[in-house]
Amino acid sequence: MTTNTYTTRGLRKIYGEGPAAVHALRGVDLEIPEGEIVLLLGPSGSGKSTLLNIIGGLDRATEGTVLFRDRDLSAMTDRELTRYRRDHVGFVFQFYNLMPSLTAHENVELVTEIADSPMDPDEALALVGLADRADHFPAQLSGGEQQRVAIARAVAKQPDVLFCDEPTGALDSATGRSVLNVLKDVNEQLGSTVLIVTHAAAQAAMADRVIRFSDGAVHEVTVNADKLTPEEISW
Ligand SMILES: Nc1ncnc2c1ncn2[C@@H]1O[C@H](COP(=O)(O)OP(=O)(O)OP(=O)(O)O)[C@@H](O)[C@H]1O
Repeated sequence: MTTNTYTTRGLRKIYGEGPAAVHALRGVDLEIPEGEIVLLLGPSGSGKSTLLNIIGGLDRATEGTVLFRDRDLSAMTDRELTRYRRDHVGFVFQFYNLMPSLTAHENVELVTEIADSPMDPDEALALVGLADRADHFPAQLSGGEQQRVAIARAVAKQPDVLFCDEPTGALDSATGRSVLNVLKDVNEQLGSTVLIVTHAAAQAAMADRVIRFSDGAVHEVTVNADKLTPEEISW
């Protein structure tokens, strides 16, 4: 039986109050099965990052529930939510957020020092194809390589879920494809559920499931019977 990594019910998020209130999520019901690559697509402002932040435990919904497996994130204390993030979730952002004064190895090590059962930083860097660049500083690496270090850092704690907000947004499509390949490897080799927010609709072909957002609600969910590899797509 397939279990869900996430199940949301009636999820609403309102930023601000009164006439200035923004309804970012307007009642989202979703299932995200364990071990899938899931793409979130939708126009700017449709609520994708808001959803990612809530199920990633960075923010709270105004109303509704989010289950991580059988645990209700909406009922957790701040301390429990921090622990959930630390133990289960890895984040990759558009602009890498690496520490410029630390080498690739040291950037990854920052995370492995506080994780429960981390990978060796060298193993994480090997997984993203950067074993030979471990002693390089971010400024000595290309954008795609920096993003791969950011992915190594996120996966080094062996997260159950990897959240990627526009991971290829700052990259040309060839470099972006190599980053998507790394995400696919992480999904296959670690079994992590991978959630990717993107504007690049063509990337949908490499996902198991595509969730299209519109105006704070799920507009359409499609399941790909046949996936393409990142090499087979362009955007
Ligand atoms: N902290 C905030 N305070 C007020 N409004 C916010 C805040 N964060 C997001 N919003 C608003 O909520 C709505 C949804 O934003 P969100 O960032 O989730 O959309 P998105 O689909 O991720 O957009 P993009 O593709 O441009 O990143 C937008 O109208 C946005 O302006």
